[in-house]
Amino acid sequence: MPTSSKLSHLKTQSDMAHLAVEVADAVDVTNYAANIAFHTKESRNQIRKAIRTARKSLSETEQTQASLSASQRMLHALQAQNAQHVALYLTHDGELATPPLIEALWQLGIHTYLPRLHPFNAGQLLFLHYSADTPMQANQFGILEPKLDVRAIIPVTDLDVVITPLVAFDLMGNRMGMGGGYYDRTLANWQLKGKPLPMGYAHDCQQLTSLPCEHWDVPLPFIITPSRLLTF
Ligand SMILES: Nc1nc2c(c(=O)[nH]1)N(C=O)[C@@H](CNc1ccc(C(=O)N[C@@H](CCC(=O)O)C(=O)O)cc1)CN2
Ligand SMILES: Nc1ncnc2c1ncn2[C@@H]1O[C@H](COP(=O)(O)OP(=O)(O)OP(=O)(O)O)[C@@H](O)[C@H]1O
Repeated sequence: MPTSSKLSHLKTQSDMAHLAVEVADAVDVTNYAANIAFHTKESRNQIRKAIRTARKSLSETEQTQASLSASQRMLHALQAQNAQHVALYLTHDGELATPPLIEALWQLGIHTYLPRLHPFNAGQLLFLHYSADTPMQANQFGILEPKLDVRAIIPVTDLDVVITPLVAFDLMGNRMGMGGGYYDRTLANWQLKGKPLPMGYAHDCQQLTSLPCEHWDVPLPFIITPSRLLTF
């Protein structure tokens, strides 16, 4: 074999060796990333389970007291924002109860809206006006939501505030929900317009020092609990 061809053969072998190392590294990195993703998902699910149990174990008296205290604090915060169109949620699975807040908002003439699962776009929410006589139905999770009525739909960017349910939050304003990504999708672009302002609403026992986060998680600028207003 002529020298040049030998060299080119050697060069190819060396390239192959480098390529092999690179491929192995890439596979390792992929496995490593997959492992981290798996462990993050597992630890997020464990946190969800523990906190859902903790909030469900509050007594009825504690739940009532908590919802009254939190609603006062939330009302002040909403009035400070001059919020006129406010989305909130109907209590599910031990979440901080919203009835006292809803009643107070109705008394003040502030428009209230509830989420409903989008009929066609999986993972998306629609927000519909909510009053005492809104026809309601249970969704696939057993949560009451307004029946679909196109006249009652409000575009998300017309809402002033979205009071978000959550499972856990941390001391940096990170939020973890039920795991559907509904609020993350709804709020993904809120900072572009500055609207709607997301405000977390939760029991004090839902607070952790630090949560494992994902890039799609939308941090909350405000979180209100029965004992505190946290701003970030
Ligand atoms: N009150 C309230 N309304 C809300 C929400 C919420 O967190 N709270 N959502 C916030 O996104 C949306 C609904 N998302 C939800 C996602 C999962 C489950 C849930 O219970 N999952 C069960 C599994 C049920 C199943 O797979 O069929 C579970 O995790 O045990 C509930 C609501 C819209 N409405
Ligand atoms: N902006 C987004 N666009 C597309 N997919 C998203 C977005 N945000 C979240 N998801 C997807 O939703 C799934 C659930 O996300 P995650 O576990 O963070 O939900 P969650 O915050 O607990 O739920 P929720 O927001 O409904 O309360 C993830 O698989 C994620 O990829």
